[in-house]
Amino acid sequence: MPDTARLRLPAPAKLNRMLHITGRRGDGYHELQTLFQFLDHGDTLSLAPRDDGELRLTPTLPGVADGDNLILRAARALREATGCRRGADLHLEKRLPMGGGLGGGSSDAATALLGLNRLWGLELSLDALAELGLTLGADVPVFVRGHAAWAEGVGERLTPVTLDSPWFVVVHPGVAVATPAVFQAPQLTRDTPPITMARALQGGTASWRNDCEPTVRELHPEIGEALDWLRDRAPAMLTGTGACVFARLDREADAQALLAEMPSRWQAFAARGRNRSPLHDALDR
Ligand SMILES: C[C@](O)(CO)[C@H](O)COP(=O)(O)OP(=O)(O)OC[C@H]1O[C@@H](n2ccc(N)nc2=O)[C@H](O)[C@@H]1O
Ligand SMILES: Nc1ncnc2c1ncn2[C@@H]1O[C@H](COP(=O)(O)OP(=O)(O)OP(=O)(O)O)[C@@H](O)[C@H]1O
Repeated sequence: MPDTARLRLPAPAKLNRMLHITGRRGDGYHELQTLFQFLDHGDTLSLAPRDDGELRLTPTLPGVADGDNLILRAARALREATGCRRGADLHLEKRLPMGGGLGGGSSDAATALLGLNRLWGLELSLDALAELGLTLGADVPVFVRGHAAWAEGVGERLTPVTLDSPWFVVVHPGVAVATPAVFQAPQLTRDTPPITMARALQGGTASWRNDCEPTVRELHPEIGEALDWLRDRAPAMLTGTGACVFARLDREADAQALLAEMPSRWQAFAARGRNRSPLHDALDR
């Protein structure tokens, strides 16, 4: 196969720069208001066409049956929606911790949708791909659209925004958070009054918080410890339902200094905030 047919695309992480829970729907899902921003750090997905119609993904992820892998689910959803019968070899370089609140699985799915759309010459619009993505997970549409966004509903009603793009130090405190356990916790507050996007943006970083934090601290004291450690040094928050927490820094050197000081029991990395997804930058090149 010609090498030009091969694609190697980023699947970046996201941060929830703030997250409010404003209600609970009849189906148990929660109504959120959140600001999504991308990082220039994430997984990488390589894609190449196959002539035999097979979909193959390497490697297998620990704890995820291949049939459940969001990359293969995205590929199948795309074939069903379009009637396309083509196959692909997919290879994932996984860097993002699973269940970390960084949206890794959702981002992988979005990269698979946009990458295969290109590889197979399907020419589906971003609107169509975002709609398909929403059937795979609430966080998939923002990765498909590729712009930092104010999100409402369960995260699917998106308005593009431009946020400050500082450096972040992202810390994984080494515990796994089950998102459903956080959303099912009786003590979780679900009654933050809805605000306008303008008010959220005017308030700025000093006013931003994550409504999941008190519950996540109770369920996982290690995450509270990491937050307290970071907050002694820089403004810090929880992303999604955790486990990752992040500190905001103005300069790369400050981020590197913070990393150097970090207790070795935590995994951490430094990355820059991005208002345009690195996936979309790569597809434009
Ligand atoms: C909290 C966020 O991280 C914000 O970006 C995401 O909305 C979570 O997205 P996710 O990890 O992809 O979660 P999903 O796989 O969609 O949902 C896992 C479970 O969390 C609960 N859930 C999730 C999202 C939401 N808005 N309300 C919920 O109640 C549901 O019980 C759901 O079964
Ligand atoms: N390609 C994939 N990469 C990661 N997780 C996957 C993938 N496919 C399926 N999953 C499943 O999805 C779960 C959530 O993974 P993900 O990395 O998206 O979590 P997350 O960072 O907490 O996301 P969010 O911020 O949306 O809560 C994993 O625990 C895993 O069981």
